[in-house]
Amino acid sequence: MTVELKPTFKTKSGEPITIGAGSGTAWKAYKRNDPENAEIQNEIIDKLAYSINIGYNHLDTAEVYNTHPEIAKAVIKSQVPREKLWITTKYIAASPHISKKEGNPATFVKKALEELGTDYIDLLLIHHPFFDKSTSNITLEEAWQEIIDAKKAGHVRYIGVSNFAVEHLKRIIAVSEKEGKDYYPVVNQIEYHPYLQNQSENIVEFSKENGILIEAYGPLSPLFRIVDDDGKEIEDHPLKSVLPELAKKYNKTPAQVLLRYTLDKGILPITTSSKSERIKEALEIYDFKVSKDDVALIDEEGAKFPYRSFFKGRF
Ligand SMILES: NC(=O)C1=CN([C@@H]2O[C@H](COP(=O)(O)OP(=O)(O)OC[C@H]3O[C@@H](n4cnc5c(N)ncnc54)[C@H](OP(=O)(O)O)[C@@H]3O)[C@@H](O)[C@H]2O)C=CC1
Ligand SMILES: O=C1Nc2ccccc2C1=O
Repeated sequence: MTVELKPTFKTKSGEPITIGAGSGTAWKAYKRNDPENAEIQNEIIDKLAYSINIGYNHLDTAEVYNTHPEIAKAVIKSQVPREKLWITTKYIAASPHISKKEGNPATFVKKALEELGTDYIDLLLIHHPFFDKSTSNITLEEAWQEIIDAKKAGHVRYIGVSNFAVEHLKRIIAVSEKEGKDYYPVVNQIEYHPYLQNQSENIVEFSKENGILIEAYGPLSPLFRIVDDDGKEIEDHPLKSVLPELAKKYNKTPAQVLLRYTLDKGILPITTSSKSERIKEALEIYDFKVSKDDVALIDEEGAKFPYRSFFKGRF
């Protein structure tokens, strides 16, 4: 049971894209925290190749994850032709949180193509809109212009953003207006789950009205990421019992209900797991649908407990 997302994206060879297999989160931390892991990691390659071989055609990476080389090797290992896959990567502006960062989008694209072992990127995003004057030598508008130029040069098929609020979208749309219809943002990748139904005010509605597909990162957050300020798990929250009940009703798992709920809202989830059985489970959501009433129930219960995991204090 497929879902028509708006806009709908297809790989170069014409297949609609599946939910995304992420290479951030744990993999990002894994590569960053232990200097020994800075080298190419076979475990990541194996899990990504496995993802491709069981049917994911959509891989999500970013400059800061340091997982481009693993993506490149996973594609080769899978033996699936490049044009049957969709690869998203993200340029990030220098900020006080990043210890080492050089280059603008133009130099990033060149490096990303080499690291990914490909001659095109399907989707290039700006990772976040927080361009800090003290660390970044480029403004948001200048960065977006370079992203547009990368598309003009044929290095990139689609362009978009991540973690953008309405005010940020308006700023880049003003740049796109001078360039024509092919150069508008088509994706906004944001934290999205029942406990965060708008990462910032009105962002889902505004994105949809402007033909921008919302991609959800952290879609499974209600299942395992609900912690207090000390990092201690909060035991009691509204969906704690609702999700297992719905899972029973649909003969699915709570994770599958959450991912399918996301799709049924016209939003494309990106998920990650280091475990093969969970990677497989996450893809088995195309054979059922969460009813309108149950989507409304999850929305209603979720709205009672606003919770944000990423970019706290930024919105
Ligand atoms: N643009 C941005 O700013 C951001 C983008 N991203 C991108 O989105 C991707 C997905 O985001 P992410 O937050 O990982 O999304 P998820 O909500 O899928 O969370 C993934 C985490 O959930 C755990 N998990 C997976 N399946 C289950 C399950 N069935 N039950 C319980 N826990 C489960 C995984 O742990 P385990 O390995 O143990 O299974 C993993 O740590 C990232 O990899 C990255 O590519 C992520 C964050 C920010
Ligand atoms: O994967 C990611 N994990 C993160 C944690 C904080 C900010 C951005 C990200 C990612 O993109």
